[in-house]
Amino acid sequence: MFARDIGIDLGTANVLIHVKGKGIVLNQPTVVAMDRNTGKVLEVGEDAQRMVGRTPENIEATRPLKDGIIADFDATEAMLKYFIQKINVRSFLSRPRMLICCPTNITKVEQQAIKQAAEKAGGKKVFLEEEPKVAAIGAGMEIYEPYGNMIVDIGGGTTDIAVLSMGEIVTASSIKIAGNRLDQEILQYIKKEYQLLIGERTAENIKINVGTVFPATRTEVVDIRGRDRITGLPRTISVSSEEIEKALREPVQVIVQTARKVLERTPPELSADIIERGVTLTGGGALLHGVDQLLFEELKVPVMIADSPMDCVAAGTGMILENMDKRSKIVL
Ligand SMILES: Nc1ncnc2c1ncn2[C@@H]1O[C@H](COP(=O)(O)OP(=O)(O)OP(=O)(O)O)[C@@H](O)[C@H]1O
Repeated sequence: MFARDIGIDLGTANVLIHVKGKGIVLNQPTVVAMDRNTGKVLEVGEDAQRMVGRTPENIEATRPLKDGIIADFDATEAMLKYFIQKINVRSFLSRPRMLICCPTNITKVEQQAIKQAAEKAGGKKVFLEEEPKVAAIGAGMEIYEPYGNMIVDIGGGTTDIAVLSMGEIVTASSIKIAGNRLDQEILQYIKKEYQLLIGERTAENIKINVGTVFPATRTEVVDIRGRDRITGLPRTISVSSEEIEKALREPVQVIVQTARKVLERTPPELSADIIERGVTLTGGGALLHGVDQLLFEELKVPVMIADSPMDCVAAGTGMILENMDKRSKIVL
């Protein structure tokens, strides 16, 4: 019996695994909890995420990837091993082939680190593919046609922006400003304006539940709890969508300006296609309230949010795996 091929969206925030012929079988946060003294892995994924900000001294709940690349090799390897074991694709006799996605501008050394971690976690042969290309395929864009297609993939650690035509990336940019950075901006804003310390998960909840990046389109208010910086005691405050829009304005403008620069570098024929076909948003950041409106206003091209934007990369790996043996060029 042969092991099935698998596709992995090894994201800074979430890991998704697609098994050929089965679809997406795993979707877990990229978090590992380890014993600081022994280095032993205690929990992985959802169970580890529940511990973030709540661990005793001897336990550390960390994100092994930062900005789309491996920050902690051992933790990444342990996490991948755990997930691969969980989905039970290894057969007695053979190990699976793996297709893994990575940001467009990572170095050869960083690519090698991802490959090695996957091989050590049980991959027989490991292929890497560029994330925006795979996201575009997963979003159903016809990237193999001779037309310009533009994708903006806003993940947890990186925003990858690319124009593709005939199956190749024509212009692209990858920046380390995405969901996690927006959470940090919220955390800093609350600290500065209210002298209140909050955790990353609270900041993320604020972003999702009341945040917006397009002025005057959301009017929610939420009560949040944290620790007063001065007294050290717990305190509750109310935060509004309007405040969060202001707090996120600067980093979101960097994403907008990066998209603009990619468009400026795009050959005119392809630009004309993009005016007609629009820009597709993928990744969890595509769900950021108002991001489609903002990009439409700033770039003057139609903007669509992909169906299930957080699943596009994993779905794209599945489509590539289906065709893998028919195509020759997929190794970076
Ligand atoms: N409804 C929402 N509104 C705003 N942001 C959201 C929403 N849902 C998820 N996110 C954000 O999406 C991000 C995670 O997206 P995704 O899973 O696509 O990233 P990733 O693939 O792990 O990261 P990367 O591609 O950078 O390695 C997180 O920052 C999360 O807060």
